[in-house]
Amino acid sequence: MNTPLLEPPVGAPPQDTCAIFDTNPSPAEAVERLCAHIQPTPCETVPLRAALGRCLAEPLPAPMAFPPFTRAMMDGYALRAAEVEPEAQWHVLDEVIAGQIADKPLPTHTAVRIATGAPLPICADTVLRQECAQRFGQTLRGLLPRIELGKDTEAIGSVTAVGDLLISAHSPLLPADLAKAARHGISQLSVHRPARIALLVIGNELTPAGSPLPRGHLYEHNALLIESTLDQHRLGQIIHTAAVKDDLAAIDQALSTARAQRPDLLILIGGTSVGTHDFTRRALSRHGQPLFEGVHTRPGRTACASVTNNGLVLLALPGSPKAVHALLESILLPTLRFMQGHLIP
Ligand SMILES: Nc1nc2c(c(=O)[nH]1)N[C@H]1C(S)=C(S)[C@@H](COP(=O)(O)OP(=O)(O)OC[C@H]3O[C@@H](n4cnc5c(N)ncnc54)[C@H](O)[C@@H]3O)O[C@H]1N2
Ligand code: MOO
Repeated sequence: MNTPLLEPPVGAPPQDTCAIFDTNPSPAEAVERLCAHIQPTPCETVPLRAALGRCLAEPLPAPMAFPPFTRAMMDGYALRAAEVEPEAQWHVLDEVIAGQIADKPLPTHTAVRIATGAPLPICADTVLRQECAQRFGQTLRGLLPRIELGKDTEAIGSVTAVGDLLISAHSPLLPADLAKAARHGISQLSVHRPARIALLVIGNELTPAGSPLPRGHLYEHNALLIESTLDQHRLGQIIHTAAVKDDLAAIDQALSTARAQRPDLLILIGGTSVGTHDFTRRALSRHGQPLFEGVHTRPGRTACASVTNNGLVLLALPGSPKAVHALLESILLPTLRFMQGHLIP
């Protein structure tokens, strides 16, 4: 016998409805909403190597000229270009190697043996490469009919003048930027500090890799994906992680504990859907005002976010590892880049 269908009670909402996720913001709009509630992290002064991948908040001007003296760029003889002509000869006075100074002015028709990188003596303006000359004792005979003024030298300040822009703000520092800072005598930089992230991983079925796998369980791997992506891009550090059961009170409590660590951003993974044991949305609404209730994207459409009354953004990603992977690229990395002072296009 068929069970008669029950009439729904008047005024009661239907059960098992779900949010219309597709009316939600695009990933780019979601990033804008998140960033409207997030400040870039404060700056800290760190040694050059620790600044790799981080951003300056202010453009860096050159504190000194480079090169700091006019120098030879080839091994040969420092002399006056105007004296170079067919059959020209010079008396070789001295030798100057890198790190030494030839501070006596050079008399006419004299030359100084000079090493690549050594400072040019006063009154010398050019280097005649050794392969373009013949040396007999202290006498030097040139093999060129003429030479360009300044040939094979680099003038003081010709690469960088004092005050020139050395490194721009708001883009991640590359090894070449750090080397440029060191070349100008800078040993530390003021850069945005890494974002401090708290991570809650939600799900009854999750077991850490390395433990026996109970029936019906999966090995947890979203946290590692997020943590190692942050490491790879030097975009932040996880300051707090917790594994939380599918239980509203447990998630609520875990959110309070994580908030007490004062993170710059709190990320939750899992439980974002509309099933009877998905509590992430309800927990978020207890802790803040919604920024978005879903994102117009697949995979990842059940992502949602809130902001607490003291301005902490709570970002919940779907548990599906495919969705986490996609949202890392489209939402999380752009948001973290903004937090660490990158210029957002
Ligand atoms: N009735 C509807 N159901 C669902 C909808 C919908 O619109 N209506 N959307 C689906 C979509 S799309 C997604 S995505 C999921 C998101 O759900 P949750 O955020 O609640 O994800 P979970 O149920 O927690 O997990 C999904 C899947 O991924 C596994 N998982 C979870 N966390 C981890 C982890 N840390 N490491 C490895 N694997 C993890 C979990 O075991 C599940 O298999 O909702 C759909 N449902
Ligand atoms: O939003 Mo889901 O599978 O599309 O991640």
